[in-house]
Amino acid sequence: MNIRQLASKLQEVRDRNPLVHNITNVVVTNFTANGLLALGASPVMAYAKQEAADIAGIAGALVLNIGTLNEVEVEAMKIAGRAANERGVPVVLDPVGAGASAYRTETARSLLSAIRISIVRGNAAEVANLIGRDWAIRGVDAGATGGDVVGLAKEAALKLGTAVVVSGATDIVSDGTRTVAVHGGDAFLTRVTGAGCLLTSVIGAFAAVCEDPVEASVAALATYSVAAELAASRTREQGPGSFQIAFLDRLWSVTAGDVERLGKAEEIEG
Ligand SMILES: Nc1ncnc2c1ncn2[C@@H]1O[C@H](COP(=O)(O)OP(=O)(O)OP(=O)(O)O)[C@@H](O)[C@H]1O
Ligand SMILES: Cc1ncsc1CCO
Ligand SMILES: [Mg+2]
Repeated sequence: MNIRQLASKLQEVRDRNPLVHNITNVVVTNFTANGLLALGASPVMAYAKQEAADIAGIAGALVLNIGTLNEVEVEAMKIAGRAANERGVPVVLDPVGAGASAYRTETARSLLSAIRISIVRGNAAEVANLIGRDWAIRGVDAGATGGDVVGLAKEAALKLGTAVVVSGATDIVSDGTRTVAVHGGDAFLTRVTGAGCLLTSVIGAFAAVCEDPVEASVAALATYSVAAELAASRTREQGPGSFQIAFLDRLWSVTAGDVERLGKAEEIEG
């Protein structure tokens, strides 16, 4: 994987300013919109079933996030997803809390069967539970880490027929054939709510400008990790509140050159 080439995708996001349609949760809505704007994409949140197809059909990417799901919203997700599929708009799924309740697990699975999804991004527990593997989860946060996340990402990609991003201290991307690890980032990301949700939407922004889901994911992850490292180095003494603001600032100012220089993508397979 040529990180040098992939870093240029960041500039493409900024040049093309893709519209990212998010049907996401109430906790992270504002942070997600601000993060996408800072990066150089154009967010829209649209939940009504009467407009879901229209908006998804003109978007560069559709991001579905079940963080605070309910029946009405899930129906809108399916309508948006089908419209996106018809128009060739990539769909990214964040199965927030899959495994924490049967409703979340079943909803994530039903979205995967109703819609052609390009990329699934979750923490290890969510991805494991989605494919029926037992993995500790508490609420929306991954439980104990240290399992075989590379094997998990690969198995999930093969089972789900999508690219899969398993986030954590090291992020893993796999489509079942190609597997890439992206190191770096900062643990401050786990102290800001919605860091995972915004990551999923950032992957959506890259998917809008990059057809290959593995490459789009690696470019997004490298950008995100480098921005987090730059933000953390300035706010270590303050804490998560200052980090959150600094992180938005770094999503704005991080350059393709920074990502090329500081990004740590490692091809494991393929
Ligand atoms: N220990 C860590 N060190 C560095 N970066 C981390 C660590 N844990 C997670 N991250 C980063 O935090 C971001 C969010 O990943 P995480 O796995 O925490 O998602 P999540 O559980 O879905 O988060 P949320 O539900 O709060 O949105 C990713 O960019 C990931 O690389
Ligand atoms: C805290 C929380 N609860 C449901 S969604 C969410 C945001 C992080 O996923
Ligand atoms: Mg999450």
